[in-house]
Amino acid sequence: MLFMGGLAQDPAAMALGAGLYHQNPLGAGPQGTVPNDEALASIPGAEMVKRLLDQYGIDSSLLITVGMLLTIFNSFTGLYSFFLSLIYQAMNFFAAYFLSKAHIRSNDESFDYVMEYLSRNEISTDSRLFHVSTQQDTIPRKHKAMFYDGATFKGINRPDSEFVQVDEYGPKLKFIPASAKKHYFFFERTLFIIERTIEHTPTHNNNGMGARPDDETVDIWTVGRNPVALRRFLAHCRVLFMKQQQYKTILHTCDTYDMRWSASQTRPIRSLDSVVMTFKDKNRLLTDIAEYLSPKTKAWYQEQGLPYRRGYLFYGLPGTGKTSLTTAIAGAFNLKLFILSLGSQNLHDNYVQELFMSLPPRAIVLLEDVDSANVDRDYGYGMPHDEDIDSDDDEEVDKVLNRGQNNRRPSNVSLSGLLNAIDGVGSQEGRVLIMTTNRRESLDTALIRPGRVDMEIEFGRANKEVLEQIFIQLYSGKKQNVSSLALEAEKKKTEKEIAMEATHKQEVEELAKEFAEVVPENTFTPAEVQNFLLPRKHDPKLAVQEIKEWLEVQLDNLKKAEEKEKKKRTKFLQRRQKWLKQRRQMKMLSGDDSDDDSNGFSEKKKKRRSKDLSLGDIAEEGEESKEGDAEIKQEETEGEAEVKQEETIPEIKTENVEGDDTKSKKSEEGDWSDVETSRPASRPDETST
Ligand SMILES: Nc1ncnc2c1ncn2[C@@H]1O[C@H](COP(=O)(O)OP(=O)(O)OP(=O)(O)O)[C@@H](O)[C@H]1O
Repeated sequence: MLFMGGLAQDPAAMALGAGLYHQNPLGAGPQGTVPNDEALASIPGAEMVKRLLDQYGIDSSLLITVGMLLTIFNSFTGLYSFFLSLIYQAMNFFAAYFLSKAHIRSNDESFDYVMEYLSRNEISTDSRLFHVSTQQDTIPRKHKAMFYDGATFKGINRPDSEFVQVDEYGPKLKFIPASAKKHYFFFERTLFIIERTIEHTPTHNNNGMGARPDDETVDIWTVGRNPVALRRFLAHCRVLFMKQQQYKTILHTCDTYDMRWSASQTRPIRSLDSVVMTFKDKNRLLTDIAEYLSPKTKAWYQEQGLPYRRGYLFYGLPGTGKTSLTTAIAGAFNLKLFILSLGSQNLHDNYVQELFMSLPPRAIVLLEDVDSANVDRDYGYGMPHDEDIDSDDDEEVDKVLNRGQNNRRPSNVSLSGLLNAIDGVGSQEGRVLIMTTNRRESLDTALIRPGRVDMEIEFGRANKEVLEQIFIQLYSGKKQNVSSLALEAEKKKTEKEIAMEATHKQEVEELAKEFAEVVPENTFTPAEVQNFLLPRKHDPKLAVQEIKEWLEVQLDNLKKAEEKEKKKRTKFLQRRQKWLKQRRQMKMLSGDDSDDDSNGFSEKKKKRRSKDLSLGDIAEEGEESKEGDAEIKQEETEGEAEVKQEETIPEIKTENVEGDDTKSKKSEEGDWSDVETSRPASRPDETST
């Protein structure tokens, strides 16, 4: 049977062999075989080959010998593959009944546990085929973190990492067993087999957006029907990983390929000390988070039947520490950080909901730039809405003007989509939501109502307290992440050295006061101040010496920027007046003598305000509006006079020139598509919820 199995692989050889020995069954092998012409004749083509060989004077019995050798060879290969498949089947049988197996995909965190083990264990160095990496995602250090002990935030020295992956020259090499090959190793005297497999995936997703990294899986086997050894091994990997991670903050971002969370980065924990802000705000915020995360609070929420969620809004200028504080909070409270920027064009409502639903129970979600999304009413760029145009309020004017500064494309996430994601039924409980924005005023009130945002923190320019703290922070020599070597050195300090340090500290504090006296309060962001100090980081005295010179330049720049802003404001006022005038003229031309301007404004005002007012309030408001309308009219007249006086300012080009009926009408009817700015065809307040 085996022999025939081999023959079956080569029909020509089989025919040759069978045909040759057909007439001579007693022939034991090639030696004992006599070529038989009749037999040859029975093989198609053999006669021709024989004639050809004869023609060249080659013995035709050679053909028979070759045929026999082929037959034997095939028999052996057949035998070989048969045994191979037998072994394979036996192994499968063995694996199915006598091995335990764990299958892990790379999109699960447990994959990282195993990788952590592989990258630091004997298996990697013994393996003859491995990947080498210098990628250093962690520099484990002795970390001094802030913990809330119920009353205050205390610094606690965490134990040293067991596995220091750097030496004095930098990151050490990492060896990871190569993929597509089985590797064998022992753990707790049990044999384990591990195999990594890389699954190549298509380059683009359904939306044609973004390249997806290849998926990877790991299979781990161990001998025995009882999977306990395997579980113990995985638990061990997890502990190793967690030990390593406690010195880091894991940042998860949205994978642009299939819109799911992926751990994109790990960073050494940033201490809360390193983010400078007023003590009052910091303490208020941290106390609130600590309270929220305590198990007692969770139980209380459950008892009350309230959704266990907490939301914060960090707003203020860029470079004031909103993101830095969020990262520090994640480190201090040992929470995973999930970052989502609503400005991303790939993001849609359903993705945001899925992402929120797939959050782990204890995590921080950082929703960056909530103002950049299509969740605010104003995605026109600088052109006033008619409901804003009637505004006589300085703040309202600023609001409209600021729109022009945000020339980002609105995202595809709608307000209702975002609200659903934040606190819809499927939204994960236990998470801390932190939203950041540079333009709080442009956010819809629904987004920041209590329940969604429980606390707001404003991040402003540096006041005296913050200026001093930034200085001390940089020059005191106090390290945020202390290495074990540094701690050793710390212990060995002589009394003289300790005394010198104390003097230095005192000196720095005095210089910090001097520095904070010179720098005007609430004028520069912490990032700007840091930017000045960093090139002088080794010399606090030099920083104090050079600050005046720096200030001269900076203040001059600020003055210029202010003047520019003023001009912009005047231009806006001109444009507003022109628009009002055109509208009035249009009404007159069309013979509409109703006092539509004021009525229109009153209605819009009412509509806008009604969002926040009860019905009773609106009735009262109606009365107020009448007075308001009179005021608006008055202001229009004054505005026109004002514009006439502003002769020094060049007139702004508006397409909606006087007498251009078509365009004015379009504006009246809401078609803004060919008006000077890139205002969208549909009016934002029509689409918002
Ligand atoms: N309050 C602060 N304390 C310490 N460092 C700060 C502070 N504010 C800003 N920085 C420094 O300035 C840089 C930018 O800070 P960060 O990204 O936290 O600002 P942001 O307010 O989140 O800005 P954006 O609104 O642009 O996101 C960082 O390097 C950070 O260290």
